[in-house]
Amino acid sequence: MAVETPPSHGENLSDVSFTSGLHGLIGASPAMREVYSQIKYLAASRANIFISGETGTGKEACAEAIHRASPRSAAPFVTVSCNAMPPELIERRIFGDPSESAPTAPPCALRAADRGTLFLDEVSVLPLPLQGRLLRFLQSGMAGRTLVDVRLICSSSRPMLSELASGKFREDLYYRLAVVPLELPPLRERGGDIEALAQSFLRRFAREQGKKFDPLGPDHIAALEAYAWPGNLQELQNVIRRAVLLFDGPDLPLRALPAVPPAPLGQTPQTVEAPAQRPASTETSHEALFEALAGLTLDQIERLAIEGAIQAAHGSLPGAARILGVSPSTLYRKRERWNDAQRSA
Ligand SMILES: Nc1ncnc2c1ncn2[C@@H]1O[C@H](COP(=O)(O)OP(=O)(O)OP(=O)(O)O)[C@@H](O)[C@H]1O
Repeated sequence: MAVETPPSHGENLSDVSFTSGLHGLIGASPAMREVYSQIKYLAASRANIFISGETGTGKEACAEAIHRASPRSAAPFVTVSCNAMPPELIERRIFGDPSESAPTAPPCALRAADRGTLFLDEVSVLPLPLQGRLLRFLQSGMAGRTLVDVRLICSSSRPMLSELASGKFREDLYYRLAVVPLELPPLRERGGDIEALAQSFLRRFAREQGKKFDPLGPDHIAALEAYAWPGNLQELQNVIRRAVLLFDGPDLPLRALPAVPPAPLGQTPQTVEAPAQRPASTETSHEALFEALAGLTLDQIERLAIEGAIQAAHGSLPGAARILGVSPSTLYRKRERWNDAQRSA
């Protein structure tokens, strides 16, 4: 199957505002300008798109930006996270329930996304029988007895070549889904974007919490840029959200940001892996923590705990669910609720 190659960023990007970002995406590094250029090109085409990139690099945000820039933008953008539910629930979510008239049946995502876009997040985890069903949908366009017009955007944070080589993912399906492959760069390769992103997250979370923070200074930025960000933008966002919840302005203490361990001889700090957890300090003792959490609602504390677990599980919802002793679908439902609240805010 032929693979379309989007033009590289030499094309005219004059209508893209890098200060406000493209459809909510922030960043003006060369790597992101290349991505914006591809998004603009892909938005106009009907081809299925496959977005790859490390966990938390913004694959869902990028899929939504493509939808919003496309002629389909007036129709729904529907997301199904394939790693957040057991396979039988995913199947019902994507293809619908045979007893769909039941009031509790989940809506069929393919029909909900008719004329719009269906984003299948972490599609590589779909079991082989479901991959077969997806392939049949691509061949027929039929969701049950209804003919639908859906553009598919899929994503994976796993390297697809090894998934194909090991037979876990069907090659014939992959090449139909990845008519256009798009690779998102990790945060550590986005140069000065870390500063723009961190300042924007700080403004947003401070506003949400009704707190006032001064913009981050050169020391904050140096600390953020020295860190490896294995969880990418998701981790950066979590770090800033937690800092805003735990501290009062106007200055953000440097200890609110991830610490970079001293580099061993011959190694630069940027190549050092992020520590899983910062060592406890007196400020994070039980009393200080209780004091810091005292102003928060139970919902906010729960969200902090869940996001901390997702981060500790390197972005995996099932991993976070194991840490917290709940089912992945519980976390999935909560995340959907936050996303809905964020969209309607
Ligand atoms: N360029 C960007 N500018 C501003 N915010 C961004 C950008 N990219 C992503 N984000 C935000 O970062 C967070 C993580 O992004 P997103 O969920 O799209 O990543 P992902 O790669 O789909 O994650 P996962 O691998 O966990 O599925 C989201 O809150 C998203 O809104």
